[in-house]
Amino acid sequence: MALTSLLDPLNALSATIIGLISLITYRLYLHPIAHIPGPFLARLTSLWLYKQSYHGTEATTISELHKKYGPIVRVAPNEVEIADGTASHSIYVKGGGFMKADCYKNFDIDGYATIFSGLVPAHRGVRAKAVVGMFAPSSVREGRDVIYACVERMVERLEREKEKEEVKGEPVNILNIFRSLALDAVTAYLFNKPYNGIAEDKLSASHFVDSFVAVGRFFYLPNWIFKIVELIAARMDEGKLDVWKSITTVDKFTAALVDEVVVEGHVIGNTYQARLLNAGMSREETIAQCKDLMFAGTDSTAMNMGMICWYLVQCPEKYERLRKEILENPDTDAQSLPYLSAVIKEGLRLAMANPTRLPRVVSPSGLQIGSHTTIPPGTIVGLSAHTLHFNEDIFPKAHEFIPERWLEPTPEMPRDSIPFGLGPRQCIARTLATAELYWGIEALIRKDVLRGAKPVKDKIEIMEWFNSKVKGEKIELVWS
Ligand code: HEM
Repeated sequence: MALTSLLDPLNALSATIIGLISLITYRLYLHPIAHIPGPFLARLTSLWLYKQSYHGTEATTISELHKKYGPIVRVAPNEVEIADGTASHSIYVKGGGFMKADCYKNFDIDGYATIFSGLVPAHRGVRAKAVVGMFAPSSVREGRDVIYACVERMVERLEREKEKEEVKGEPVNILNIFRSLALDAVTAYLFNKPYNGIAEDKLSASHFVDSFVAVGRFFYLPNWIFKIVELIAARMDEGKLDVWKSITTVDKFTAALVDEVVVEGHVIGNTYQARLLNAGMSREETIAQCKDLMFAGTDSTAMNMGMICWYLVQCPEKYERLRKEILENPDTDAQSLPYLSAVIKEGLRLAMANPTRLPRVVSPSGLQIGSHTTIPPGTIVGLSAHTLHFNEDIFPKAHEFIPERWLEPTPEMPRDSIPFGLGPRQCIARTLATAELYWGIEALIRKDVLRGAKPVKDKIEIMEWFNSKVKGEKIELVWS
């Protein structure tokens, strides 16, 4: 009898309406973060955030919302973005920082939680501990020759492309060249096996990298929905054959580099893959962890280098100042040159390789922001490079390329410049990536390859995903 009445369509409809009204009332007025301001739709449903993320407008839209609502904005029923650098220590650093939010699982590779995507500190700790020594400043310095050889090949390639452009008039896509450099440097230094992308006209791993970048458009989806959506998106992708070829090439490369370090059942050498195998990771997981680096180590570095060059060619005075510093100090390590450092810091601030929030889950002790706002445990919180790096109070004329600002920085500038994230889960390869940028830019300027170059576009547009996608996948220069 009771079942019959429940199945009655009218009763089912009434129950649904009552359920919906209760949910709406709860989210708008009774939820533990109902006191935090934000747009009506975002307070009501996560769909608002999913839409911003998918369209690649999340960072800009939320930066605008901060102007309206203040430094703490509710961007989903249970999520908050904070535009206040004083909160960064509590979220990312203190006591090891809050845990990464569940959505990082969407970046798992072949079913494995990677050093990047893993949420549980103990799980990540074993893997990170095995390899972290390779990212220490002293190790990267020791690997300078290996990395510098990649830089030299990149400079030669750019010189050739420049000559070709002067004859044929076809713009040079520096993003493609810098992606090749970044991939070669990571694979040569960490895996002892260069991918040799610089020899390829169009980097064969590019579609592999792009497919990971595109995961960012679905970043916030619950993992089970993400898996379905990704499957459908992959099936519908018109370029799926190219993506498949690229992924297969990378699969073969990573499988070989793992298999090659196992000789008669013994792991040889001290490479990244050997260290993971020695730490007890399976062959399949080690392959996945290597692929993770080939994605993480390619796109962000290349985008930063591309943007730095794009800015420099538009600022002849800054270019000359930088070149003078480099030529006058031939024996000084690039990382000790003050103006070059300023150029790189400013490039990292503006490039927006990772523009959106780095979401974390507030721990059981809660989060206190200033003296007024308490954010309860379980809330997803985060800061974004976009809001912090473009904050006019900390970086006046925030959208302009002004390396000089870093020659005498205020205490707030380094605090609020977070291109590599913060705390124990900040970029594990920060030192390596920074070295690539220093050595790459130094070599390009010393060789004067960029002299006379002009950008094809006066604005580089991006999709603001976790790793931003440059629209058209090109940063182009012309000389003729
Ligand atoms: C300029 C270049 C780079 C930038 C701007 C950059 C940016 C970042 C950011 C923002 C994070 C933190 C993400 C978070 O908190 O959610 C991160 C993490 C990470 N990055 Fe990078 N990255 C760069 C280069 C690299 C390179 C070259 C590699 C590898 C060779 C790499 C590997 C990783 C890994 C494995 C993590 C996860 C660390 C962890 O969670 O423990 N990155 N990166």
